[in-house]
Amino acid sequence: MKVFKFGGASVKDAAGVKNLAEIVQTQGQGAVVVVSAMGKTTNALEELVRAYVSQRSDGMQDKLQTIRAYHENVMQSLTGDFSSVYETFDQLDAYLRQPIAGHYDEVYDQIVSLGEVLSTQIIAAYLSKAGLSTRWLDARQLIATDATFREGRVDWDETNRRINKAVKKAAVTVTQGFIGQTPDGRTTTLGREGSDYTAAIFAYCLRAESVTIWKDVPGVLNADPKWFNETVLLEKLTYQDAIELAYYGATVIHPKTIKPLQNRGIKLYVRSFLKPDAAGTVIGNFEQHLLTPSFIFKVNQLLISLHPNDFSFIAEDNLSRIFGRFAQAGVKINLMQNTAISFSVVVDNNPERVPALLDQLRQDFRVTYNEGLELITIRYYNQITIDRVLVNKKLLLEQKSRYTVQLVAKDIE
Ligand SMILES: Nc1ncnc2c1ncn2[C@@H]1O[C@H](COP(=O)(O)OP(=O)(O)O)[C@@H](O)[C@H]1O
Ligand SMILES: N[C@@H](CC(=O)OP(=O)(O)O)C(=O)O
Repeated sequence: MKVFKFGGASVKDAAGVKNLAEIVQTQGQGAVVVVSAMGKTTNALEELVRAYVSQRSDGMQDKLQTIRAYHENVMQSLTGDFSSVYETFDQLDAYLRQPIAGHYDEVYDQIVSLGEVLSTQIIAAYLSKAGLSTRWLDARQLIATDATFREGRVDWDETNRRINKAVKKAAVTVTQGFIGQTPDGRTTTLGREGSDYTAAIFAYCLRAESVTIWKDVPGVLNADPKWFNETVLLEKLTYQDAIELAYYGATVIHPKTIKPLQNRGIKLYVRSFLKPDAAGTVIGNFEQHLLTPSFIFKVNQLLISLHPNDFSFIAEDNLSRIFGRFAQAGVKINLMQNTAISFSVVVDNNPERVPALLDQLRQDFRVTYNEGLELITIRYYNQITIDRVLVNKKLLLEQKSRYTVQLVAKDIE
């Protein structure tokens, strides 16, 4: 069995859905097809959540209407029985008329998860109409998670049991990425960009022969082509290199995707939905190590420096307090470094989470910070590559290990 994953970019319009159908028909018979929300629907639903929670009914109706019109526009150019899509819109409409129930993150998951439900309902209807024997499965009934809303943690035993019971032989099984459910039936999401992870979960449970992630790029490149002009396709990658690149922020693969696949030796292919016959990248248990330098850029970074109010060392007690605060605030650390009495961390400057974290940290530490920074990671670096990325930039912090260097830098004005 194969698992295919199609992200939002691949199904952003009717032409994308038709292209998906062609790929599935020619290369994915019998596959489990995991699909994300169409285009930028998840962002649009996030805005809808904000309008709902602040009870801005006018903004809410506009946003709902935009999302609805976008999906209707896609359906207009396709054929199929789309009645389930209209039912989902009715459910969303009814939910938004109810008073707010639960904390922000829980409300977020109930609303944002519907992007994947809508896209898969459209795609399954289209595939059926196109003559493929298609089964639509509700991933909320299959991916069992705890109640950590927006970052659900998977209960592997339960998920394994459910997936193996539910997935039956069919020409194609269509299901949603990114979403799951708590034991008491509330929807969760697995973290932004989490559909790749869903594909890996299905593959692990079904002991699939491979996972293919269909992208708008030829495969894994040695840098994001949005930032770099001359990129190189990495044809073969070890699981270790892939997990390192993803961990440091190469957004082409979600970092959680690799572990389940590595654990079962399942190959991961990253291929272009624009050129479905090209080989792309294969990730597996290879001997060879990638030696091509790879570059990962993260912008809008915040360098936070913490100095204990009582001049105590940065040792185990202070560190556990600091890590506890970060975990509680849901802020991930991209880089850290310490001296005797100061601790520096670099994080994404997320306005929803960082201000509250800084307030918490100020209870025990003098806090200073530097905004508007870039975090540049180079795997398999050398001095030439470092000099290249630092042209017209001021270096604030540098951390080197054997294969990887991380540079925190600011544009010189
Ligand atoms: N190392 C890399 N190789 C290829 N693409 C990369 C890399 N790093 C970042 N990207 C970006 O990842 C994008 C694809 O991911 P994304 O837009 O999230 O797709 P999807 O919606 O299909 O999940 C590419 O368009 C590219 O800009
Ligand atoms: N739709 C979700 C999950 C996801 O993985 O999307 P994509 O595959 O388009 O990155 C998101 O945007 O976060």
